[in-house]
Amino acid sequence: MPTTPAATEAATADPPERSAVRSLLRLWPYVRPVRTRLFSAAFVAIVASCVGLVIPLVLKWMVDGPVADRDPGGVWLGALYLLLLGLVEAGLFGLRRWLVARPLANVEASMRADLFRHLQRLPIAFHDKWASGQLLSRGTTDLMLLRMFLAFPLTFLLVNGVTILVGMIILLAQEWTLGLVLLAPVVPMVIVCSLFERRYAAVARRAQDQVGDLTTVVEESVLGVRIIKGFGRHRSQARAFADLARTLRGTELGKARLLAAIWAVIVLLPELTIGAALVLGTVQVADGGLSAGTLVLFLSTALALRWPVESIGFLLAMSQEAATATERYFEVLDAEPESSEVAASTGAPGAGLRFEGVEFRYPDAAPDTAPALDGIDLHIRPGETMALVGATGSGKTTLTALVPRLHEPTGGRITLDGEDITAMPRERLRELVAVAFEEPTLFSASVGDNVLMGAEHATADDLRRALAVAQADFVHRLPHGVDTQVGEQGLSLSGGQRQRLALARAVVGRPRFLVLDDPLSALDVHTEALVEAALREVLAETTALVVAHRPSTVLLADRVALLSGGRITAVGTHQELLRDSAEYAWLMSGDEEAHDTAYDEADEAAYDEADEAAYAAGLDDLTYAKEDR
Ligand SMILES: Nc1ncnc2c1ncn2[C@@H]1O[C@H](COP(=O)(O)OP(=O)(O)OP(=O)(O)O)[C@@H](O)[C@H]1O
Repeated sequence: MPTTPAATEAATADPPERSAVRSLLRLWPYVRPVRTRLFSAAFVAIVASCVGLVIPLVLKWMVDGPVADRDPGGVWLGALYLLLLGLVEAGLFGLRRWLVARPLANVEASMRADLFRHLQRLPIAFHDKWASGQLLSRGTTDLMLLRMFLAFPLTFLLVNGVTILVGMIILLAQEWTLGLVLLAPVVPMVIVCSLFERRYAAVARRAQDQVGDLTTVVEESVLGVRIIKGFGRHRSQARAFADLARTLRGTELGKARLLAAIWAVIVLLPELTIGAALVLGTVQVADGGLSAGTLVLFLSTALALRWPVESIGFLLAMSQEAATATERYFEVLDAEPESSEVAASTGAPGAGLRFEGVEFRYPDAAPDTAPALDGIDLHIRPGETMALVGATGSGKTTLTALVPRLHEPTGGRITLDGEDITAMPRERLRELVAVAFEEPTLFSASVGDNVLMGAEHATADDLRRALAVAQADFVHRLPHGVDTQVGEQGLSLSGGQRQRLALARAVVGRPRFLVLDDPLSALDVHTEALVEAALREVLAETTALVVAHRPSTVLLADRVALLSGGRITAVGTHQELLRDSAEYAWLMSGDEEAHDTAYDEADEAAYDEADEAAYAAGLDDLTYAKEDR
């Protein structure tokens, strides 16, 4: 069982060098609607912070004034000023928080909605390449980091910058020599911060990608719990999880080490300069060159600036994480969605479903490999049912996926009633064509909603009819009938039950074209016979392409196309192909010996004889007929 999501590499390989600011500026369209509140909040925070800087000035006034004059009334008045300033500062910070809380929740919600909408519009080729955990972590952890960045570091980098600037101006204005001492560590700190930023950006990216990998493993372990238990793989799965968790822990510790290093520098340098300023200031006070009040102002301002300076480290760290989250978010949003452009219709003769010189190569296939589909020419006449038969890996699923444009052909074209499918709006195409895949996916919704997903305007009668066609009568025995909720992926239903619901979903809208990818594979023979009988009625009204592995499914079709190595090698009735195509006979018999015999030209006559006998015997088992030979 794959434990490391293959897509991670594709999704995260070597993120390009970038500037954190440029990445974060991409958030502007989302921030724009709430800019007034955000700027007001920043302004309020700046005022609150500057109010804090007035406190040392009041202290200076108190020390040089009422304290020096031994005036208790003045001291009480000073204390009252300090209390008021403290209350105003606290009130303003509270107001800031109130101002940003709601708008930022809206920013997060609208970014998440855009991500979800975009994911729905991205082509299948994108989803084939990306691990689901990587997408999930972008929609959860990364968006949470962005909300936190907008709420805190964005404002406080600005607020702290202004506070430090105002504080330094006050200090220089009071006593410029001591002010210069406190300014001394600025240059080394700027150098350290820029080094830190670069290294932290790399490690933050690694950590966030690893969270995505871990999410994928958790998701796979939950969805694949039956396989894991069935094969007793919980130990290896737990090991895979533990390995990834250990790697993530290592990366997080790396982040912590970097943070600790910058924290040490950012705390140590200002402390040293405050100590030096204290010694110098005390000497100056002793010499009578400086008043005691000015020294108190100096020290209390320097202490008030400690937090704005010290917080720079983690504010930068949070900003880097937010820049990484922004990058990861836009990696998905920048992916090209399915084109909604409609090509000019060239019109084509002939109704029904037609493949003309269709070629398809998977985007991630190696360039030296043959295309998955090559030169497909196939015409399914109106009202006709064509079975598509081929060995495993011959391209059947790929071919069926081209009709609803889950993939775009890399060559040739497909027409529905003469109209090029690329010339149709997707909504119309999906109205015309309904699909049911081999792996029936049900959503966490009621049975009825799952089926009605197949057609926008279907009624309760359509639902009843579709359930009857798909022989899904078991629905009426569920606790709440069609209103019964089915779990994620319909896990509470059996494989056959899920397949029948997927079939009902395909037929509920009475589509003009029906594409079924082996939709009966999980049914027992009795149910299969019942579904086939009902399907026959549906197929009579539509033009259908049905992938079939079993003779009983093939018999639903008017004609059969044989797909071999990505090419159509034979088209005809079941009987014709049994007679003319050795590969087809082998596929229908499922017998190795028949295969060898089929390719043995010397035995061709006997083989034909066996075919006919098998067909006459109801195609149940060609081998028996051959043994009787
Ligand atoms: N997403 C993909 N990227 C690259 N190659 C792919 C992808 N999906 C399928 N293929 C390749 O394309 C070829 C055709 O695959 P496809 O699933 O269409 O076969 P199939 O005939 O439906 O097989 P089966 O009967 O087993 O379902 C195979 O060689 C397969 O490995």
